[in-house]
Amino acid sequence: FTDPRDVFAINSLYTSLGYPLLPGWVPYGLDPCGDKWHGVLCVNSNVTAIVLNDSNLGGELSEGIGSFASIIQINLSNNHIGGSIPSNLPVTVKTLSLSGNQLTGSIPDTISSLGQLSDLSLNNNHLNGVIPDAFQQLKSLINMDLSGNSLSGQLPPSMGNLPSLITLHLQNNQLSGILDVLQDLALTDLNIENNLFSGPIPSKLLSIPTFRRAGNPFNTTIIPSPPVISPSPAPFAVLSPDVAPSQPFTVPSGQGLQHSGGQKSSNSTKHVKVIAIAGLLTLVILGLGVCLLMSRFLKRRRESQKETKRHHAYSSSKGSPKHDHSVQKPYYDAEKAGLRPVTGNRKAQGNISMNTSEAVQHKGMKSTTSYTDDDLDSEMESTVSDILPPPPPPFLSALSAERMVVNPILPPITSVRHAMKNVNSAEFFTIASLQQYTNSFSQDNLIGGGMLGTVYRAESPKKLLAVKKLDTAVTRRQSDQEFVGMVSNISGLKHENIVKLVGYCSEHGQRLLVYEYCRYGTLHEALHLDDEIHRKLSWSTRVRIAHQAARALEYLHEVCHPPIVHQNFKSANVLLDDELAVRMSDCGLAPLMSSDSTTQLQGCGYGAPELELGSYSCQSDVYSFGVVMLELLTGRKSYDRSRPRGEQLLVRWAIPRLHDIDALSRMVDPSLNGSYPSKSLSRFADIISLCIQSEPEFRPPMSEIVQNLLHMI
Ligand SMILES: Nc1ncnc2c1ncn2[C@@H]1O[C@H](COP(=O)(O)OP(=O)(O)OP(=O)(O)O)[C@@H](O)[C@H]1O
Repeated sequence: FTDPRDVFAINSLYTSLGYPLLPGWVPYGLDPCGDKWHGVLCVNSNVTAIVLNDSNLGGELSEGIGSFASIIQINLSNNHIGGSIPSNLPVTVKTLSLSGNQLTGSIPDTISSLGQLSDLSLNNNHLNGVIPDAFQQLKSLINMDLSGNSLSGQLPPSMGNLPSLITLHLQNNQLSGILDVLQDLALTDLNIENNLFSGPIPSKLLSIPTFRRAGNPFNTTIIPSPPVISPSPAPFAVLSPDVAPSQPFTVPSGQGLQHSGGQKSSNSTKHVKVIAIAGLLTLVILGLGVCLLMSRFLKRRRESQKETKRHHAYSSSKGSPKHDHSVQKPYYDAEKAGLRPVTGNRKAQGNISMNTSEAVQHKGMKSTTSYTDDDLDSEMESTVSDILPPPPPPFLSALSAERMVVNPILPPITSVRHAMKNVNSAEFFTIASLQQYTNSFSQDNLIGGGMLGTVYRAESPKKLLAVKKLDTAVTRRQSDQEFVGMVSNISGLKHENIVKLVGYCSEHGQRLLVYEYCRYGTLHEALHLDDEIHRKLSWSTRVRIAHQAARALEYLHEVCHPPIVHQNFKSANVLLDDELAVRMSDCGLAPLMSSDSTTQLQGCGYGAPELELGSYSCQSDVYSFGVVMLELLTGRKSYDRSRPRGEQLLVRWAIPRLHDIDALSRMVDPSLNGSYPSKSLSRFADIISLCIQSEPEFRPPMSEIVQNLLHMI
């Protein structure tokens, strides 16, 4: 039989992970070793390893895992495990791999008790706070990876006391301070990229065979007196990842010291000459380029004017109805209150719009091949009419003007330099300014985190903001150009029930989205966590919230073109402003979602059944919307592990009750104390039933739901 301590530990782990389906595993099993539980390795009656990486595990880790008697390896990496790292860890463990999960909170200082530990991987989670000063006893630690989290503060002194440490990965955090503590370690691989470390870099570190350090605001003042040519000191002089550290103005410390002063000044004079000649040449080339492009531009404009005149002549000769040129605006401007789709025309419009955007895209492509950077700049800033094709032929005006919209596709952007600009209405923020507004992304300003990143409260001189710092694992999914394109699209979303994207930042490998701040947080918090706001949620307020959220989705699905599928609609993405009005968040972020995101949506009880087949459409958002309405009606969470088994998944529990008037009145949120009109309640329940049907094609479009809710109001 398995050692009882291991039996206890593994059962508590199984419970906290939410009883995942794993071959051989059973709740309260008494002999995991004898019964050969999948991923469990034993020696005699003791569990020595749990290897369940990439096993689609959710839930959390339990404190009980500290009870394993002689476990050596725990590998639970690349799952969806949330919660925090237990403070009670098994002291015998040598390999602890929890990377690629959703772990939050800080690294417990009890890791100090893991005297046998040789490999620690906590990378790519949502860990925050300072790294604890707990490495004093970890004499066996060889590899440590804490990268891709939101760790902040300075490196603790005991980190300098790791005699066996060879690999240290700390990249993509918000760590600050100097690196002195690392200088006496025997490292062969050190990565500290994209943090907030300041210099100077200890010269010993420069001899580490693999030392990656770009994206830190190192201080280069260690280089003594020589007239090194440097760019004018920015308030936040960060080494750009695109600038090779060996370039003259970024050479940190030691390297520059090896030359004599005389050599240096002659080198500098040479540099000045080379730079001056290069500058002159660049100016000449730019001048020629501008002339060439001006002539091309004027020619194009003449052609376009001819085209327009031709069209006007044609329209008036036909006596066609007034052609509303406003339909040529970027498509987001087409939002008008209560805009309804012309469903019958949907297909035809789709084709027409596609042709139009193809034309735009074509033009954009042309511009990359024949334009200089500066021309691209001016094109980005030029009026949309310059990007748009000539007015459509008259037969198009028979279609709904509201739907005749064009995606404001920007000309392709060829370099990161272009990203350093305002995009659409989104302001460009430097990382230094955001650092200032968030008090260096301090714990106090941390509001929350999700699968895409971490959100901080930011106090700008103008107003309060919410800054979403995207995880590196997430940003890796997009090029700079795609990111700016996404920002442009999000900033074009103009709807009173969609949270406004104020700006963005893309610097030094970090990408951040800056939104207006919503004081009342999310509907999830209001319904399930914050009693004070919960009390404010009367029945009429709930119906109004549902209506406003429905309008936001209607806008994405039926006003925007091509339709935008939210892909992550849930009460945690329904923000509430000062008036408890809805400001839906995470709109337009679907390009950042991975298949893990979909799995997570399912795990939380919002995912429609078709997600299993990898299909996600507007109708899947409708399903999720139905689940949020259920939360509003019942005050219950979409998935609640603390409830009895049959009640955990809200949809499953609610479906049979929605059509029975008695059952329905029993499932209403008790905090409403019966204060609701029963007719309104059954209408609300009817809408829910339509939304959560398992066949996506039977679910109503959002516009229909908006109308139904409007009638109730
Ligand atoms: N504009 C905002 N104003 C105020 N609080 C915000 C704002 N945006 C997000 N938050 C807070 O930050 C938390 C995290 O938001 P985020 O969108 O990153 O995660 P999520 O939507 O809860 O989860 P996921 O992204 O995994 O779906 C939210 O729960 C909310 O409390």
